Amino acid sequence: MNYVVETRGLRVVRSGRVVLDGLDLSIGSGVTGLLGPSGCGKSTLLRSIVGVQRVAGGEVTVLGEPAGSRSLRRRIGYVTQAASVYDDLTVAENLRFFARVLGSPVGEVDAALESVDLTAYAEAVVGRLSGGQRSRASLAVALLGRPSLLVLDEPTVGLDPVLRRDLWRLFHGLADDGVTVLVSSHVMDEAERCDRLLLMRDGAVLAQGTPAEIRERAGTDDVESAFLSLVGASS
Ligand SMILES: Nc1ncnc2c1ncn2[C@@H]1O[C@H](COP(=O)(O)OP(=O)(O)OP(=O)(O)O)[C@@H](O)[C@H]1O
Repeated sequence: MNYVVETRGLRVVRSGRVVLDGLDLSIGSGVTGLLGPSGCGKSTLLRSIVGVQRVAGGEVTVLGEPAGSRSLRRRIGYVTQAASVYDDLTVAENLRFFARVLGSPVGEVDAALESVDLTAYAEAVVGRLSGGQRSRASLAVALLGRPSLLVLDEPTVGLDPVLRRDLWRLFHGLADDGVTVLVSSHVMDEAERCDRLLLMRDGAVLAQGTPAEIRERAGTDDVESAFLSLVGASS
């Protein structure tokens, strides 16, 4: 199988502290959830994949190239936990601005708006949007340039259940169109929404596989119990 992302022995040290310690993982197409408690290293791993994290050792390969390669820049969409859109501009103005910065054809603005279902809010000022609409506006920016890999750091934090459900539908819609989606979350009840999971703890991968495989391996009825059982087995 051709993986979209592979890490071998990935080691990251931040402020003298080992955050990722020899991480081996493989991520294929579809929607992959990166789950684990706060502080376990999810954002650091995502940063390493996107190529903005200094790594102390090991290899990260994305779409066949070393992470951080110039050729990958346009092929990866990245949404951090901080909002990446300007509050005082409309949704469309934000998208036109970023399209110009990225050198994307202006036609992609409409396509991105449509993908995140914000066409009706194109002329709304971002500062007056709801949290979920603002998240979708950030996502639309990441979709400019039609990335092959979309990396989303806790995109559903603080959203109500309906908005979370809508966002997950959107992720699967993008995956159906061939985009590989990697989403981090510390909310275990989002696990069942993913095609595949990477469960992390303390800078290491506890388990990877489909939710069903992970439940079966741990002999539990849900992924949260599987996580706790795997933590117990490893400590
Ligand atoms: N800028 C930084 N400098 C030094 N250490 C950092 C920095 N950012 C994070 N860390 C440390 O790295 C570890 C992993 O942090 P990271 O943000 O990757 O975790 P996370 O799993 O994404 O957490 P959360 O779910 O809370 O976002 C933590 O112990 C954190 O204190």
